[in-house]
Amino acid sequence: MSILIKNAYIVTMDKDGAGEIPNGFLLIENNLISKIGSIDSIGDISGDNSGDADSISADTVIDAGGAVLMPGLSNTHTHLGMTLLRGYADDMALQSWLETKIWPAEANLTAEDVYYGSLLGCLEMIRSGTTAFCDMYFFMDETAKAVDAAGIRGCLAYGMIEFGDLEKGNKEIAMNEKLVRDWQGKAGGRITTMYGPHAPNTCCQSFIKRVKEAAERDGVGVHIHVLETEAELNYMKENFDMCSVHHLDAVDFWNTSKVPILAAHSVWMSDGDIRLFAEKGVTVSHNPVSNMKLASGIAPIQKMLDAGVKVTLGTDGCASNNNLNMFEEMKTAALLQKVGTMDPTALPAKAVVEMATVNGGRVIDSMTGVLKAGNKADMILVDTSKANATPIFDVYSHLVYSAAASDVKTMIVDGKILMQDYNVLVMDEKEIMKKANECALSLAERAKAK
Ligand SMILES: O=c1[nH]cnc2c1ncn2[C@@H]1O[C@H](CO)[C@@H](O)[C@H]1O
Ligand SMILES: [Zn+2]
Repeated sequence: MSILIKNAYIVTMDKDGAGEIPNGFLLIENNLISKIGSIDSIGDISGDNSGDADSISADTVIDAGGAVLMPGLSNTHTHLGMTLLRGYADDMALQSWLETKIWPAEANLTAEDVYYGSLLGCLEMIRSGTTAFCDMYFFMDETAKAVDAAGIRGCLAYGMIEFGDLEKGNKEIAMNEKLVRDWQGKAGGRITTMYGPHAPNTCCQSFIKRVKEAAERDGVGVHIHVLETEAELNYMKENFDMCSVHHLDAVDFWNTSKVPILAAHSVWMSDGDIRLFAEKGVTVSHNPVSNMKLASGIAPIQKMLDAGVKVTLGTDGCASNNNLNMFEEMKTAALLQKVGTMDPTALPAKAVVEMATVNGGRVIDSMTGVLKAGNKADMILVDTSKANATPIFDVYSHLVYSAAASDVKTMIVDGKILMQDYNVLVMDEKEIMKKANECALSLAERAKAK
């Protein structure tokens, strides 16, 4: 199976390689990129099967017609099953939002709810250019089945909350172990797994240490919320006389020599915390829209980048965003850093695109996030034949400040076309929206009845 994409403005995100290729072609063989380059340099690439030495032939030829071809976006922090809770509880602070609305609703979740919520999430991601995501939630078998069916890439963790209860902790860890056992490397490698201790104020230190040991034993990463709110920082200081980062450093949690650590939010970071993350090689998932909506604060992202921290981008769940739109997330990330530092040069457009592609890709699959020969074929075409794409002086500026998620017209993941010319090929959209809506309404009814 081979696919040739021609006449594309290729944004490779390859620092050591091609950069941008204005009149480019890209050849996919099976699930890998086998050739990428400039059409001008090779002459005819008609894409027919004539066998002409000058022509590259392929089973399928896509004429990009000048659209931007770029790596798919990686959303490194979300809770896909929560897509059903979009708009369920807004305009609240994190702790009361969780305690009075979200957790009571989640207590009524069924496997079917999470399956349709996850499929709906996959559909929204396909339509908005996200080829890969990191998740932390419950009923993860259902999310895994949805990812398998949708054809995208997912790094799945089971969200463990134990509140210092040893027995609950044992059960939670067993659930995550099962997820790793059952799904690591499945769906042709599109599904990977992590361990997901929820946060330093919902899981105790010794439990998180145990989780880290399990992750190292299994060779998978750890995904955790950290320093999302000032309330968490104050709670940790009052109870442990130090912040979450140092509390976990005391058990060597941030050591990434064996497995990667993905720290979502990381809003209330001191300069010392930032240095520690840089030294240890911790990956941060910055979630600006959720942080603004819950009024959690402004993560010091420019400082983190200056210190050498690996920063990626995520939407968080649909109950606190309220969508999975990574284009919106890119623009918000840039704007928030600027106003937060009162410096318009903070977090420039290209750095944001790097966060959403290269950096995010790396934490999910080291062979994604950059378009180059040998990498996995995960990519999108962004339509530039629109008013909001006229003119384009700088492609990164366009992608961050002007492009819309609805400009994504084609998506390929692992060498398979999931959407072509705005047609989603891998699922029945109307049916999924209908089923997800039914599940959401019924879930809200059950939550109300209790
Ligand atoms: O922004 C957030 N901060 C903390 N917890 C969250 C956030 N968004 C969702 N959850 C919660 O995390 C658990 C997933 O394992 C769920 O309970 C979900 O509601
Ligand atoms: Zn979250």
